[in-house]
Amino acid sequence: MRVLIGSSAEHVARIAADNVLAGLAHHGHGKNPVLGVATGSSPLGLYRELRVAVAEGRADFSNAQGFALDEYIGIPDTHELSYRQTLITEVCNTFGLPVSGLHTPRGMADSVEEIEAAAHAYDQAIKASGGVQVQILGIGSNGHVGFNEPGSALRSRTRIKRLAAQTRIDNARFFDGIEHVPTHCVTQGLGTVLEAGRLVLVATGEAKAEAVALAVEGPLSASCPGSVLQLHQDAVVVLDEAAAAGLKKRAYYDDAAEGISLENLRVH
Ligand SMILES: N[C@@H]1[C@@H](O)[C@H](O)[C@@H](COP(=O)(O)O)O[C@@H]1O
Repeated sequence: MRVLIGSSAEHVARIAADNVLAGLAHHGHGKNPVLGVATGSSPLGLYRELRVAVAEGRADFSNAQGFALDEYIGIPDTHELSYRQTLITEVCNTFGLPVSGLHTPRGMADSVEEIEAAAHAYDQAIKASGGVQVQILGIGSNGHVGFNEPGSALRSRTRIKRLAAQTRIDNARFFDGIEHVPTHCVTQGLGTVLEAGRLVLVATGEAKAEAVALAVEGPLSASCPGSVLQLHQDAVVVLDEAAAAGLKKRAYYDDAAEGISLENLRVH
């Protein structure tokens, strides 16, 4: 795992965008990007940086596919608070990933079985695309990734999940009161997320410091779903100072952030 700490919101966004683009070049050879996209405030600066990269000719998402991490159950995907509409605004309309290439889990159906079948088909669609090359992630204040709440199986697949009380409180700001926040969602499983070529997790602000410390330095545990990043071969965690405040091995991360080159290996 690489832990990179930016000095400002803009710096965090730039570091994250650079790591997304490098990840696409490495895991996807730059052609037909398959990007895992997340809602939430954490990746918004990163999305704006991807727009800059497109404008400067350093990136092209016009043939890309995007797979969302999650969707609320019970909100039509045409509703402005659905994650589909949120991602159309924040991803498609920002850096040009085509709406026709945006996949979101199905959160509305006539039966639970239909939602479960669609969740299974979602995992198959990810596989059929060749797999997510770079997965963008945020982290909830309770350590959730996607909507994999504490207690989620570390090898879980896309499925229906009950939202934690804390998550509903955190997300109530988007709704007219907590009673309107859905109680359930469909989320990619932690096992699904782990299959992406690279994971880029962005977290900012002191409210994330405890979750980040547990995810990065705590034990691998379903109690902190973010700790599953410790199992991944190419995970990058991009933080601001506030979100990094609970880390004990900060000096090491700063040293390692120099990267690996013949020069800094100091073999001569
Ligand atoms: N399902 C989403 C997550 O994908 C997101 O990472 C998290 C953090 O959101 P924010 O970045 O706004 O703090 O909350 C939501 O519940």
